[in-house]
Amino acid sequence: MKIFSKEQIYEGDKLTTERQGIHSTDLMERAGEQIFNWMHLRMQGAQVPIHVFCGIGNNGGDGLVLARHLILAGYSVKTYVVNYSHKRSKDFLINYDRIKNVTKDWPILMESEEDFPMIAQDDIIVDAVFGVGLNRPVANWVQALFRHFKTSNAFTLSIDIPSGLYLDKTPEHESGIVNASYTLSFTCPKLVFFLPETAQFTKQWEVLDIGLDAEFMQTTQTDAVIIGKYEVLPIYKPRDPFSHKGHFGHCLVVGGSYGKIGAVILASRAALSSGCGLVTSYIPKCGYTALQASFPEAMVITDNDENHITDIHFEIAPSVIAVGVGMGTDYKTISALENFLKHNNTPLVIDADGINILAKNQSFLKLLPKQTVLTPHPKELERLIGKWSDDFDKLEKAKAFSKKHDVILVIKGAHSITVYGNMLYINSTGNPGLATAGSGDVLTGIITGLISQGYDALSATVFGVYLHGKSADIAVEDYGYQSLIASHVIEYFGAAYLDLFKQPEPVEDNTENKKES
Ligand SMILES: NC(=O)C1=CN([C@@H]2O[C@H](COP(=O)(O)OP(=O)(O)OC[C@H]3O[C@@H](n4cnc5c(N)ncnc54)[C@H](O)[C@@H]3O)[C@@H](O)[C@H]2O)[C@@H](O)CC1
Ligand SMILES: Nc1ncnc2c1ncn2[C@@H]1O[C@H](COP(=O)(O)OP(=O)(O)O)[C@@H](O)[C@H]1O
Ligand SMILES: [K+]
Repeated sequence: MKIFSKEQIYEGDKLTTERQGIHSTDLMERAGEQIFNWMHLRMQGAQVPIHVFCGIGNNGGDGLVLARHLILAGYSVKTYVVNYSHKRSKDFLINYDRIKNVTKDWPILMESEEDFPMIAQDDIIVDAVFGVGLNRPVANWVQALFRHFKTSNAFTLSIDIPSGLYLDKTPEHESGIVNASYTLSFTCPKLVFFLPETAQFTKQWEVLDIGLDAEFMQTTQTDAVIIGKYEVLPIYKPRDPFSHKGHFGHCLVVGGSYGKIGAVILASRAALSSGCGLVTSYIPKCGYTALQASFPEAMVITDNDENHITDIHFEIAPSVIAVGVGMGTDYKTISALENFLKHNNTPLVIDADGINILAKNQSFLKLLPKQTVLTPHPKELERLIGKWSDDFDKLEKAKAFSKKHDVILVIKGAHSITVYGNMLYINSTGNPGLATAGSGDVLTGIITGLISQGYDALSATVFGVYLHGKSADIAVEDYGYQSLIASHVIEYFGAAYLDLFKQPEPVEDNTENKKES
């Protein structure tokens, strides 16, 4: 699913009105009506007080349309105009007149904190104050209004986006943002729903289809995409009945140190379970018995050193090499990695201490093959690209790093984001059960295993991140968030693959995203 930029959203609205021969007010009518249908379906006429707070732009216009439909359907509605500016939009004014025609209870004009109404906990707040047009800090009294919403504890339904959130930057003050219980967003989800600093402002969200021009929706290229089942299905490579293990490549997993051999076991098992033909683990001598005993399918090469990787040297010809899990940053390991990179031409996936070594020795970056995959968690990312001022700055820095070194970066976390050049691939699977030791090692293994089967590095990364999260989503049904461990994620890869071909996802224009509250 595409995430359109602010400019693209406005362009889409404009093109739609031209191509469908309708007025922008008609589009606003559709938007407001869609929200009304959503509420009416759930409320079935219940006489719960509904407070509709409208700004003075088109988001406020949507609110006025909604309020009109609610009044006509007999709901108990109070409408307010949050008068933060006198520059009303044309369609707002048209709908301001229309609502006056259906009720004597005209919208209440609010200009300061003295105008705030009482809101009971069981009431409903509709937040139509700011939409995607927010472009400067919210006035203090309007911020106070948003805090008033929050202290009421009433269910808060935001239209399009929680008011106070920008589309393209992190807001200045947390207290100046509506805390939505639910957001009904038009046309596409907004990037801020997925970023750690701003995702918290809506507990759940859903996209409503307001019938924008189909050609615009299909042909417009966006630089951010949400990766769900429909995005990964075309990537999937079916197996030829006559295939043999030689078709699916040979993964080499280099890593481990005394006390951290498990990381290599997890990554190697994950690579094989994701479908590669052969796996060899390259570890310090101390891990030999543990690896062979716990994972008989793997071949093992040991370093001459007992406890560390000191010389990455092998006689095999792997299709792809994963480096770094559990490896440590001993000076002998750093030197081994440098020597290895100087001679290596095989595709690489680098994680954990491999990333930490690159971060401290940035000259090594020049030695990486094109489209090397790096899978940092936030702390590793910071070591690699430096500190960022907010999530948007982080993404810009990650894009610049990816372009400069021609690497694919996976920014791990909830909604892991794969960054390649200017593109962002935002993952839709995964859950807090993955916040457990070793789950990153498993991800390294699966991406490596996919590259070995012939997926290009970017497809392998996007698909691997998806399958890793999906596997955890299925496994969590059996284990719960607390008891899920990294090994379970490997055990459920099979279910994640099978899931690709069952249970259709909700359709694009009606996607619901639920978080655990
Ligand atoms: N064609 C339409 O009428 C459609 C309108 N839609 C709605 O339109 C919204 C966008 O509407 P607008 O572009 O009018 O913008 P908003 O309604 O988000 O913002 C209102 C106005 O306030 C001004 N403003 C921004 N920040 C401010 C601040 N801090 N203090 C005071 N004023 C500020 C802006 O210049 C803008 O004109 C979408 O979010 C969506 O809800 C959608 O329904 C799609 C169709
Ligand atoms: N709250 C969460 N929701 C979804 N995925 C998560 C969450 N927390 C962690 N993950 C995923 O789990 C993995 C953790 O990786 P990492 O921090 O490297 O773990 P480790 O070093 O223990 O292997 C990443 O793929 C990350 O995206
Ligand atoms: K809003």
